Amino acid sequence: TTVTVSATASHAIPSTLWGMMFEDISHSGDGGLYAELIQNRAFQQVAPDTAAALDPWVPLGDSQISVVADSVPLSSALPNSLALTVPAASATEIGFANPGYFGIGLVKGTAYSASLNYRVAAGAISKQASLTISLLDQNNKTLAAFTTPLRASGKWTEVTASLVPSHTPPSNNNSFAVTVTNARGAESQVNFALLSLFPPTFKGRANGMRPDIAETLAANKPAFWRFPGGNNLEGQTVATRWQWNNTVGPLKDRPGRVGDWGYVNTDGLGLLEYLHWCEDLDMEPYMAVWDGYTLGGTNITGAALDPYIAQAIDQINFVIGDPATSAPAALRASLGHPEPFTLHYVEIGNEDFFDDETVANRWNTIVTNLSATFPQLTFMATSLSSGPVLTPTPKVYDVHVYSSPTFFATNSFLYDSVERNGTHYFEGEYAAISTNDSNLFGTPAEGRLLFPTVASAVGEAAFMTGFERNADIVFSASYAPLLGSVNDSQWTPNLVGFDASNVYKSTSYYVQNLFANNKGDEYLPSTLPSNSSTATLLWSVTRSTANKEVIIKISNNAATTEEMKFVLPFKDVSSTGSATVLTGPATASNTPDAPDAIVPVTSRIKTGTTFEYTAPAVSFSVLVVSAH
Ligand SMILES: O=S(=O)(O)O[C@H]1C[C@H](O)[C@@H](O)[C@@H]1CO
Repeated sequence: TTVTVSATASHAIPSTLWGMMFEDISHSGDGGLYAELIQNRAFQQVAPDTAAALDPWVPLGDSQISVVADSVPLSSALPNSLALTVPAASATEIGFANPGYFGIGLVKGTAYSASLNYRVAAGAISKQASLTISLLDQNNKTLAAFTTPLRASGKWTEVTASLVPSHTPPSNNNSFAVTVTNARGAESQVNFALLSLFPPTFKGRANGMRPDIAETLAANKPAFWRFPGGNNLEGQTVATRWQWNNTVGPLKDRPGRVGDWGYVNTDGLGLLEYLHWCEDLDMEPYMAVWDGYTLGGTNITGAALDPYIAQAIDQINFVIGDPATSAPAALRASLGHPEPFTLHYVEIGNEDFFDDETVANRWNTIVTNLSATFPQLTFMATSLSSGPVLTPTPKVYDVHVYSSPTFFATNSFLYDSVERNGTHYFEGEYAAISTNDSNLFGTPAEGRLLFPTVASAVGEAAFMTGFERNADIVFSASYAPLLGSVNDSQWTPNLVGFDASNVYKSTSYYVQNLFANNKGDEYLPSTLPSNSSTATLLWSVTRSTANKEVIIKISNNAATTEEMKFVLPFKDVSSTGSATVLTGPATASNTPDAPDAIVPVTSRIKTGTTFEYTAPAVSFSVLVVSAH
């Protein structure tokens, strides 16, 4: 195959092209990127006096613990506490422990910030009572501990401690323990609320992100961050939708919510944390507002939407409003960020293509109001661009596609035939998730991928060359889902996996990394690949005008090598260039047992105004050659 490259760029590669879609799914937030190490730290959204309410807290020995609706709760947002019974007999040591989110990763010498709140009825226990917070390894050996008197003052008392493990434990099976000693007295109890353990966070942000996951994501230079969902925006009911105002301010004022992926969201990772995260990674937020439709099928239309539109206006004003004229903006200022954050795009709902009867009304009601209030913002539709017709006409549609590696390899020309009518497209969710085109969302036994494979990543790379070729109308694209716990997921495959102390970069992660780190800033047309339903060889050519480099991306989905010849239209072309290649057996993945099975390999290749390159079977190659 001979590829002749044009010297004249057809369009810019937008700086926003590659970014990340995030929602709390498969513990991507609570138990993942959000650095809190204690699972069920505040007994949010649980039924008191049930075993489930305690999960995963366990009593030490024969201690008695239960979750109670506290008669004097720590706050109205956190009505439940953990009650530790203090037996009348002089029990030596009583207490309870938390195993974290499928383990707690601990490292010798690292300072973990522990905190808890307790309350004991005045005078109810002896003055010799003391409280110990400790980190225990899998054999209940103490790695770090902090002891302080336990005061029966009748008032909520906060205890904070910096716990530094004396050595690194042999596994993640560690726990956070709270023990009470010498609490002799009549039968009584100690109530506990909001118990927390944080490692040092990314950039040292309070209430921040887990550094290893954060750095893994930062390495892909994401230009945007779509949040809070995805399904997790919507709620199964109107009452359980994501609400910005429940996710800001002191943690004790955040009630949490029943998330849409089968677990309670603490909402400790809330709107301000997302915005700080966007600033830390130099990303712009693609923020969604709820649009009157729930996963349970409820919809709200017309004037009944007014309170939800008001809430959306407040949400947006929290991000960009003027503290002098907007209470949510003044709240932002009081939380330390008087200046507005960057915001250009607001998404209206998520996948709003399940309720064609009311989507037009809801879009019109909401967007007419929001665009009048915020004329500087662009609103993204999440219904299908093929209909129903929406007014005002959407400037942007968020398009989602989950399919097979073969689909992605043979459909990279999807946008070539889209009418250039001023509409722009955000490919907000895409991934090859199964090898079974007739049952994509099935089980692994039916073809679903547990982890991305070489074939799925190379197929996605083919599809992504189409985004570069059509970047005049595709301004952003993001793989989904971004993050998933390897111990507890509701969706596979995920771009990045993790457990309590490891991060797992998938083959698809490396493809995203290679595209984002070799973007170029303009697209150079070249001989077009075959656009057939059996296409296997796809490529795109961009140029970095600053670096005076030509960047050639090649996705070879065939089981055989492809001999290619490139003809460059530049008079001064380096005689050598770099080739970074991701390849391996088509069904191979990076897994917790083989985390680096498939990694990109960079080598030097011979280049020139014309040069030949052999694309390995099932491979994604990025060739970079100096040329001008
Ligand atoms: O069950 S699905 O609708 O396919 O869920 C998908 C689409 C939705 O936007 C996102 O939350 C999820 C996986 O990323």
